[in-house]
Amino acid sequence: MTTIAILGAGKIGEALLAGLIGAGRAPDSLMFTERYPDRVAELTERYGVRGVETDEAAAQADVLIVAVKPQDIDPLLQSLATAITPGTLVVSLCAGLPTALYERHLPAGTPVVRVMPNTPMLVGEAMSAISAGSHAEPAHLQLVEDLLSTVGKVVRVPESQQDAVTALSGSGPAYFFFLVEAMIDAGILLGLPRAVSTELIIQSAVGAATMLRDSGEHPVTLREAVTSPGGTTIAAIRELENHRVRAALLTAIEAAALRSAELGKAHEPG
Ligand SMILES: NC(=O)C1=CN([C@@H]2O[C@H](COP(=O)(O)OP(=O)(O)OC[C@H]3O[C@@H](n4cnc5c(N)ncnc54)[C@H](OP(=O)(O)O)[C@@H]3O)[C@@H](O)[C@H]2O)C=CC1
Ligand SMILES: O=C(O)[C@@H]1CCC=N1
Repeated sequence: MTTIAILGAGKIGEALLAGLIGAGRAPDSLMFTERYPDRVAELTERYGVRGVETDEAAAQADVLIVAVKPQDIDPLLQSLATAITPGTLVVSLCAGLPTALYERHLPAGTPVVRVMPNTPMLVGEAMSAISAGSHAEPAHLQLVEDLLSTVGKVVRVPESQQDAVTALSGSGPAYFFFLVEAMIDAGILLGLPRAVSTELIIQSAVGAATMLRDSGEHPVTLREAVTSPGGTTIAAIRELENHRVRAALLTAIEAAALRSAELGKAHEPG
């Protein structure tokens, strides 16, 4: 079985670890690196997976999955440049960082695949978009697609679209959590107990998401079916439009894409 090392097991690295184990992957085919011994011990206890040093991961793993913050990439690339076994597949989960950055620092010909996943990976419901670097063969892309398909959906996109993907599905779960949080507070404003408000909103979110996924209907059709003439929903929709929530979402998601591009530009040569 392919041996996989996750370099940096924070939020998304742990989500991947948990998702892969939840999908039935053997813990002894996985390893991870982390900065602090306490975090290594915590993850090993939770998942039964070995924590190793970067050199050991680079020497032993067939696939190295980079999941550190973009701001932490430089020292990691320096370590990998000398430690990596030639031909090892490098998979980057990092927002903004282009495959060209890895290709500049790692031995010539290193295959790199850029991925933008999201945290629902933790529960096998990730949305991941993958793009090949210039030395990644179709077999490398297929391997990454097969791996990530065990923890959710996968699409292939040109690398030029990865900043937009990051803004949409990479950050996307946070927008939904934000919305849910605000809607629960609205229940509190209306005098409901917090537990009741939370249950009402979470189940409504799950129900709406399931309809969006399974019905094949356009979101407009689904929303119109809730919006009775002269009723309650249209009174709320009028306020959402008055407060320019639609425009705010367009601007917010555009800001996320610009930030992703900025994170990449910070690592351009010269
Ligand atoms: N969170 C998300 O929803 C998503 C994140 N991503 C991308 O994933 C990457 C990680 O994000 P996230 O998980 O949120 O961030 P975290 O800070 O939670 O995780 C990064 C982890 O890597 C550790 N680390 C840093 N440098 C090293 C190193 N050299 N060796 C080993 N471990 C190291 C960090 O330790 P320390 O805490 O000590 O710094 C931290 O635990 C980012 O590039 C982000 O763009 C992509 C999609 C979604
Ligand atoms: O906020 C971030 O930068 C990362 C990338 C996508 C989701 N979280």
